[in-house]
Amino acid sequence: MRRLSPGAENGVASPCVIEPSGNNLSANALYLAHRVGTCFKLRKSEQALCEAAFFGRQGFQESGEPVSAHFAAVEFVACRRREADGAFPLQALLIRADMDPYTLYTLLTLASVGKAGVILLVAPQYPARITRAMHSWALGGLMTGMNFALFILAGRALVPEPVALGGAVTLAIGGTLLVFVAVQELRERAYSKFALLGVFVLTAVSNVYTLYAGYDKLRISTNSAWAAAVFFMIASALLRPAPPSGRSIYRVTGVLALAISVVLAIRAVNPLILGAPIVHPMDENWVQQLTYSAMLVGNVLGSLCFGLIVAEELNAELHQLASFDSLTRIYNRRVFENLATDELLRARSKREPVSLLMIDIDHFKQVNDRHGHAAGDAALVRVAETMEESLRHRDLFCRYGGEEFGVLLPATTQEQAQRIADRLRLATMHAGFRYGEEAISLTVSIGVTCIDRPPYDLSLLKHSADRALYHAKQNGRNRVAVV
Ligand SMILES: Nc1nc2c(ncn2[C@@H]2O[C@H](COP(=O)(O)OP(=O)(O)OP(=O)(O)O)[C@@H](O)[C@H]2O)c(=O)[nH]1
Repeated sequence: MRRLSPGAENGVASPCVIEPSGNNLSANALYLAHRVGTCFKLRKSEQALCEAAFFGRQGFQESGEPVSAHFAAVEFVACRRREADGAFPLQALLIRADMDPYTLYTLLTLASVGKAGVILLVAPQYPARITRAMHSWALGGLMTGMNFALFILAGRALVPEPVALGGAVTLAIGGTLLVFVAVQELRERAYSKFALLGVFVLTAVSNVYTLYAGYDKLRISTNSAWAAAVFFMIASALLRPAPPSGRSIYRVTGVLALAISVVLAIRAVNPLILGAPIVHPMDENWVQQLTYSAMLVGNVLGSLCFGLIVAEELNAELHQLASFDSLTRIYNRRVFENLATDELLRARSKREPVSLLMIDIDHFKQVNDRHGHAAGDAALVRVAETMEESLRHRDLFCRYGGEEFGVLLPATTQEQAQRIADRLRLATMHAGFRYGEEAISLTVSIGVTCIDRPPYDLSLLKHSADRALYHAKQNGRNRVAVV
């Protein structure tokens, strides 16, 4: 008879004794899982129990009462639970899930590779800017996954431990840098590839040096400091400058990145200030556990947040497409008419005057014919820019279609509108457009109308402005006419 103390390793009283007899299906399954070399790495006590059950042995309580292997297995689970109660959250999670760190790493590797695969698969169907960001994100996920895979290989003695330690951290930092790139690409901001490559190379070099010299504390501190800095960069990119209103997902993700950065900073100063020993990734102390908990939670929440950011960006892109003219980037006619109708309602309640300008570029067909269609497009963009610079923030400006623009001027009398129209005309005439080497002379004709009493009706206003524009054209162009 062999005495087995399943909880003894953990200071828990021995619940049962095992000896040959009986059999049990769940214990068999566990044992077979263990034998086929899966990632389920059983503790010695569990292994003995499973072996006992598999080879048909029977358990006895300390009182001498026989128990089935199933009962013994239940006792083991109870022992693990008692062990979990006193453990740090992540460790407790692993114990309750009957997982060892290698199992966790295997699952994280599979999750990272799977996540990258899914992102790469769907990325091409998104707009180019979002696709680029998704590629960077997926590549970052893959690198992070490879980092966990190195730990598994080291655990199975397939890769020398120093190589795994240094390589894993370098890959993790590289993956995190790519997350930063993804955020910058989404927000259409520039970043220096060389600076990021420099951080990556420095991480690799500092790891080789500290591993070679055996400076374990320094290695852990510098690696944690690098990682904290990169997460801080991600947080800043997400939070600053203030994200566009309604995009709270940027704020949530930024705060998450900031929290991870703080945890990593604690780990960086730990060997100097707190003194909790960390030499090996599997060390079980609170700083290490806090770091892994943050990385695990950050990985899951970060993926969710990135998905929501992509959805948000797609929404913004669709809104942009539906609301703005693709060439000049000012409002299209549909949105202009909706906003103008709202503005007229507001003006009616306040009894304020509202003016409308209809603007048409003179002899634009000749611009196309002489300089080509691309030059015509460039001229349209420049005219829109010139006028936008001369207008107030609350004025509504749109491309009505072709080479025709509309401007709604809230709280503006006819005289004021006429002066504004003349300013726009002169600004266009003196703007001095060039297309390549060629100078293009452009003028505009403008029809002005104003309404200061009911009915505040957009189609009436538009009709009057069109008539005024017709007069301006008839009277020789490059002029302002009022109706
Ligand atoms: N390049 C370019 N040309 C455009 C665009 N939209 C409309 N046009 C051109 O604008 C020209 C407008 O010509 P017309 O309506 O005859 O007017 P115009 O030549 O400006 O003459 P007036 O308005 O009478 O002074 C046409 O040749 C259109 O092809 C555009 O998006 N890009």
